[in-house]
Amino acid sequence: MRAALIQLNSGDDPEVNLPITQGFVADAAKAGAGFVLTPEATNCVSTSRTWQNQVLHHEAEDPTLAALCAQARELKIWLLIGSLALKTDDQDGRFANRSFLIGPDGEIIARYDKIHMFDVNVSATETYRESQGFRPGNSAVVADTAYGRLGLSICYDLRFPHLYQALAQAGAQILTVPAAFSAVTGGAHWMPLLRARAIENGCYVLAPAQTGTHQARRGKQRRTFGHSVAISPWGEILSDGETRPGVNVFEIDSDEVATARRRVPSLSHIRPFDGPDA
Ligand SMILES: O=C(O)CNC(=O)[C@H](CS)NC(=O)CCC(=O)C(=O)O
Repeated sequence: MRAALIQLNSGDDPEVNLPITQGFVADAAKAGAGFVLTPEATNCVSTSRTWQNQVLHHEAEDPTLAALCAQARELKIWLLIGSLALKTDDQDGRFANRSFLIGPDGEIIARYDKIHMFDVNVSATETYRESQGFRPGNSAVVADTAYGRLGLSICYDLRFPHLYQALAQAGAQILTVPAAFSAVTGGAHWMPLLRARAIENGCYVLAPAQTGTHQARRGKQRRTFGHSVAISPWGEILSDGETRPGVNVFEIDSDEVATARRRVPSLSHIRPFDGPDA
């Protein structure tokens, strides 16, 4: 079954990003993909909370979400919107970083709020404090599609393997990792972490990514790593989007999950243990 990863270079203006995203989704469907995935922050890559307060919406009024649900229905495709930055009713004014699974009749099948916040100094000059702008989620999510059971995650979640093990133990066959990985950490860590998650859980890993230098009217310009990849349950790279925005098509065969797990049944060998006592 054919699927596609969309690689984006989203800027900080959702009205500019939407038609570009819609164009790639249409291209993916034309290429025969029945399941299409977009990266984290599909609607807005920004470092300015002031700017985000001007351009972001609550989920119920978000134009990107409404338009992409309508497009999924028109094209009759499964669509994972890797994430949207959305306003919430939180007292402290923080946004949600929320992934959406849309079904072929355009309705929202599942939502997932990013659990782990990227509060990291990646170099002397590049620091992130995601938790200042975004409110973390507290719930892991799986959802069934025609392509298999998905386990949802976002970007920095990739560094917390127990989340993926919990998803796999809940029956996930496909782990989604939409991302806006920093260019600095991406070169060192992106590929090995993704392949490890696929191998240790016997799951497909689908990781649509942001790429390049991101246009910003306010705040700092950010650079992301690109290399959207689809990885088989055996750990093979099925497609690599390199560093240009665009569409990458690949095939998913859910039998491959069973085959990989039969060859190395580590998922069924998980045992409880005592200690270590700290
Ligand atoms: O803020 C936005 O616009 C969208 N969200 C992101 O870009 C997030 C939080 S800053 N990025 C990551 O989680 C990168 C993780 C990473 O690079 C690593 O784990 O090394």
